[in-house]
Amino acid sequence: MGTLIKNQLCAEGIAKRYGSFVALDDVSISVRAGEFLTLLGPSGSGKTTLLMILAGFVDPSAGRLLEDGVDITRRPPEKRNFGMVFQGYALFPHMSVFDNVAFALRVRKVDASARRERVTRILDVVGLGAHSHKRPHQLSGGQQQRVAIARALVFEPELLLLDEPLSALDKNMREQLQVELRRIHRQVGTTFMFVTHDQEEALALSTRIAIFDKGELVQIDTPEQIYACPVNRFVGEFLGKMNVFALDSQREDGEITLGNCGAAVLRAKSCGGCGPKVLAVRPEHMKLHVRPPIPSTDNVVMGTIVERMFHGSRTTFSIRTSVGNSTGCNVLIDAPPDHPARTLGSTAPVWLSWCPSNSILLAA
Ligand SMILES: Nc1ncnc2c1ncn2[C@@H]1O[C@H](COP(=O)(O)OP(=O)(O)OP(=O)(O)O)[C@@H](O)[C@H]1O
Repeated sequence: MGTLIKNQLCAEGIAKRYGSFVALDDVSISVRAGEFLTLLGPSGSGKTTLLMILAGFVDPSAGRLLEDGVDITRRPPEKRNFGMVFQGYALFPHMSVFDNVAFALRVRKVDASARRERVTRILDVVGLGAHSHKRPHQLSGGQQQRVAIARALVFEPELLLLDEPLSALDKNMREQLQVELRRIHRQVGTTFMFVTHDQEEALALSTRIAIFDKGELVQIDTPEQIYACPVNRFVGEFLGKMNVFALDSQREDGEITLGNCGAAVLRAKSCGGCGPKVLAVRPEHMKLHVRPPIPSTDNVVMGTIVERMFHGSRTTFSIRTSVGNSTGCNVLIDAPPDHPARTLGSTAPVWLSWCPSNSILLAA
């Protein structure tokens, strides 16, 4: 028997219009109990608007919100029992870490001994047990954000809404806090709904990712599934690097002909969508050869090296292929720094090969 998935919160046909501008267009999304769901999309795609509607700070122009089947669309924010963490920490500067976290409980009239016990426990969860007496200005940015997370979790919300909570931190601190967030999520078991425009962060943290573009929900699935099978070129390119070839023609069986220079015949799996397609391959699935590869069932195209960039643990080659469209295509591929192609001149031929099952046909 399959696992029964419990939907904790359902947004049905949510729209938000500001005058004639459509910030959200008919978005339906279900949040599953206990998951780490990330809303990912470019700036202005509607992620924060949806989070604010779920929190109750913004009214939708259309649609409704159901929590465990109960309509909460018009319920005020303070009655929703959702925690919120923003990019700015908004801590009280004159209060200690302990009092900042205890504040939410004092407002809810939790008695002093229960308050002490709950604040101590949640400060331990976020790793700040030894800092409870400090003021916010005595903490690093990452520690202040952990206070904000503790404050949002201490009243045991059913759902934690996090809007770009790591974006003000430097790269190292950000990566540390990503690991912390995953651990905290696992430890407390609360449902997390997280907004970011950082693709790697979304892939690393989430149990599911919802991709937004221009106010529409384009795809929602596990990180692995979206990465391997994006529904269109926008999603594929937004979620990681992708080499894309224009298509000349396509046969029913997934065999396609590329380009007008020697016309390589390639095979691909289709990821659905109608209309014009492109052939897309993730760079890590491509192999770079300095001699024609031994004939196999792999796809093979020829090209020349345009540029090479040394990154220490790898070298990125930019390769112009003779297939794609009339001017050819530029392909980026990473190889070990000692790859034999490192010594080749710019006109020397190279070959790229990849397994057909790793090329996908995407709606352009
Ligand atoms: N109060 C408002 N009045 C008019 N337009 C608004 C208002 N709030 C948001 N918008 C517009 O709605 C669109 C979606 O905004 P939103 O903040 O949800 O995007 P986002 O995906 O969270 O972007 P970012 O990553 O930059 O925060 C934007 O074009 C924004 O300018």
